[in-house]
Amino acid sequence: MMRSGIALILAAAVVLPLALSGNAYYSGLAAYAAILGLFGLSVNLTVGYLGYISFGHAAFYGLGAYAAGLLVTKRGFNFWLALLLAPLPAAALGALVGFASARVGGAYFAIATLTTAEILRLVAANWMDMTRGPLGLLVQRPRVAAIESFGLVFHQYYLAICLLVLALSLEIVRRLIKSPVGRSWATIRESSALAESLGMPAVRQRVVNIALSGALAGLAGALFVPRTLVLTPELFSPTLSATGLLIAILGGKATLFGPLLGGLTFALLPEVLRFIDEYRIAIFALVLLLVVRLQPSGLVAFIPRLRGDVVKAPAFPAGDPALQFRPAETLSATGLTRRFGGLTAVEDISLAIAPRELVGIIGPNGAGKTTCLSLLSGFLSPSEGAVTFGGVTISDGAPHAAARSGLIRTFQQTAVTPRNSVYENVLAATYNRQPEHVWACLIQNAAYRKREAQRAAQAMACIALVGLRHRADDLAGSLPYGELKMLSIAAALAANPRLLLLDEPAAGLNHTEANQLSVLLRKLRDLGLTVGVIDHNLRMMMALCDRIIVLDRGRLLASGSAAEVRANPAVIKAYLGPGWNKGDAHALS
Ligand SMILES: Nc1ncnc2c1ncn2[C@@H]1O[C@H](COP(=O)(O)OP(=O)(O)OP(=O)(O)O)[C@@H](O)[C@H]1O
Repeated sequence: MMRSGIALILAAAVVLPLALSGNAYYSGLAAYAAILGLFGLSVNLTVGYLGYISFGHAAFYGLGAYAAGLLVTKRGFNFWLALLLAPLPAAALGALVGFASARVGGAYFAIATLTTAEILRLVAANWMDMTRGPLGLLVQRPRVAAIESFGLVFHQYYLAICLLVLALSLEIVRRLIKSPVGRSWATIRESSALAESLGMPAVRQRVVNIALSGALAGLAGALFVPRTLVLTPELFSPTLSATGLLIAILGGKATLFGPLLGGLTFALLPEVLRFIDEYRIAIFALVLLLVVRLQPSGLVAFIPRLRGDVVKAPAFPAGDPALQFRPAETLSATGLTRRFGGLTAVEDISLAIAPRELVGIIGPNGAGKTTCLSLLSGFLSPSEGAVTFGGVTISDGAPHAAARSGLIRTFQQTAVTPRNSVYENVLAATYNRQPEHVWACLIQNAAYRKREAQRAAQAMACIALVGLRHRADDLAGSLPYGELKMLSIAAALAANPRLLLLDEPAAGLNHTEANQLSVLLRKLRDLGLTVGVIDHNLRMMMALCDRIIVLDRGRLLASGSAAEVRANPAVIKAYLGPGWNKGDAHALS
C-alpha cells in the first residue's frame, strides 16, 4: 500500500500539472499542500517515529528557505541547484540540536527547537545587510526556459517538482522506517534503556533522525521560496512550528501518509471556508479540535488502507528453528563496588561466569542483585572495580557497547514496544546482529535485502523458540504477562547474545509458566548460550541453575551448587533472620 501511495503521487506529478494547465490558483494551492505535507512528514519523523515533540521545526524550514534564497541572491546560484543544497545546513542544525538534547531527553529537545527558531528569527530580523530584515529578501521566480519551450508554464512545472520532491521524500522515509534504523527509532521511542540493552545506540539514532527531519523541513522551506518570493523572519515563527506539529498530529502520528492528509487539510480548508470570511479561522480551529478530539489517531484512521504501518510476520518454516549463538566468553567482575550517595548497594564483589554456565543470583530484597546485574551489563558504572567480558573491559562503555559485545540483559519491569506486534518487536531486536548504516537502509541493494531476509528468519526462529508462534502478529500490548516475559526473552535472543542476563524473569509467572521458563533456559544453555538469572523463585532457581551466587546487603555471601548453598548456614541466616533453626532450611529448597 505504501508503495502504491507513493506511485499515486508520482502519477499526480504528471497528471495534475496538465489537468490544471489553465488554473494557476489551484495549481499553486496543490503545490502548497505538497509543501505542507512535506513539512508535516519531517515533523512526524521526529514527533511520531522518535517520540520527541518539537516546538520549533520552523527553525529548519526557515533555514532551508533562507539558505536557498541567499545562495540565489548573494552567490548567484541557480535556484534549482540551491534547492538541492538548502537541506544541508538544516540537517547540520538538526544534528547539532539533536546532539545537544538527545542525551538529556525529549523535554529539552522541545525547548531547544523553540529557542533555536527564535534565535534564527532574531538573526533574520536584525542582519539587515544579509537578509534585509523585516523588509524581506526578494527572490526572482526561477523560470526554466528549456521546460517552457515545451509549452508548459511556471505554475505547472513548479507543481510537478513539488510533487516529485514529496514522492522522493516519502520513499526515503518509507525505506528508513522499514529498516533496522527506523525500527530502532520505535524501540527508542518506547524506552531508551530497552533500546540500549538490545545494542541500539540511542543518542546516535536520535541524532540521525533529527538531522534527517531537519533536512526534509529545510527542503520544504526551500520549495516554498518560489511560491512566496519574499523571505521574511516570519518563516521562523512559532505559528509555523505549531502548524507543522498540528499537521503531523492531525494527519496521524507515526504514519507515512497521515501528514499528507494533514497538509492537504491545512492548505485547502482555509480556502474552502473563504466564503464565510471573518468566521473562517474560528471554524477551521473548530474542525481541527473536533478531529483531534474524536479521532486521536488522526485523519489517516478514517482511511485504514493508508495506515500501512503493520509488518506481517512471514510464514514459519516447518520443524525446529535453527538458531546459532556466537562463541561464549567469560564474564569477570573484580572488586565491584557501587555507591548511591551514602548507601553502598554493592560492595567488593568479585565473580566470574564461565562459558555455557547457567548461573543464578539470589538474595533477599535489597541485597544488590539488580545493581550487580546493571554493573555487569554496563548500565551502571562501578564506583570501584571493573567488569571484563572476553577479556575486554566493558564497565566504562555505554550499555549498547556491552550489548554489541554480546552481553544482553532484560529488565525486572518487562519492557516491550506495546503498539508493535510480537514479530515487529523481535525483528527490531535483530538490529544488534548486523547494525546497518543509514545509507545502506536508503539504498537497499541486493546484499542489504539478503541481510533483511536473514534478520526476518532469525526473528521468526527466536519467536518459535520461546513458543510464541501463534502470537507473532498480535500486538505486544495485548499479551498476558507470562507471554510478555517470553517476548522479552525472544527479543534478547534476537539481539545475538553470547551471555544473557535475566532480571527476575519468573516474577509474576504461575507454576506452569515458571516450569516452561526453566525448560527454555535449560534449552538455551544446551544450545551454547551462557545464562545468568536473578530471581526470587528459590524452588525454580535451585532446580534450574548449575551454580548459585548469593548476595546479601551488597556483599557476596556464597557461591556453589544448589546443595552447597542450601546447606550454608550464612545463607539460611540471611534469608530467615538470626533466629533460624536447621528445620527451617527447607524454605530454601
Ligand atoms: N539508582 C539508585 N539510587 C539509589 N539507591 C539505589 C538505586 N538503585 C538501587 N538502590 C538501592 O540499592 C540497594 C540494592 O538495590 P537492588 O535493587 O540492587 O536490590 P535487589 O537485590 O535487586 O532487590 P529486589 O530483590 O527487591 O529487586 C537498595 O537499598 C536500593 O534502594
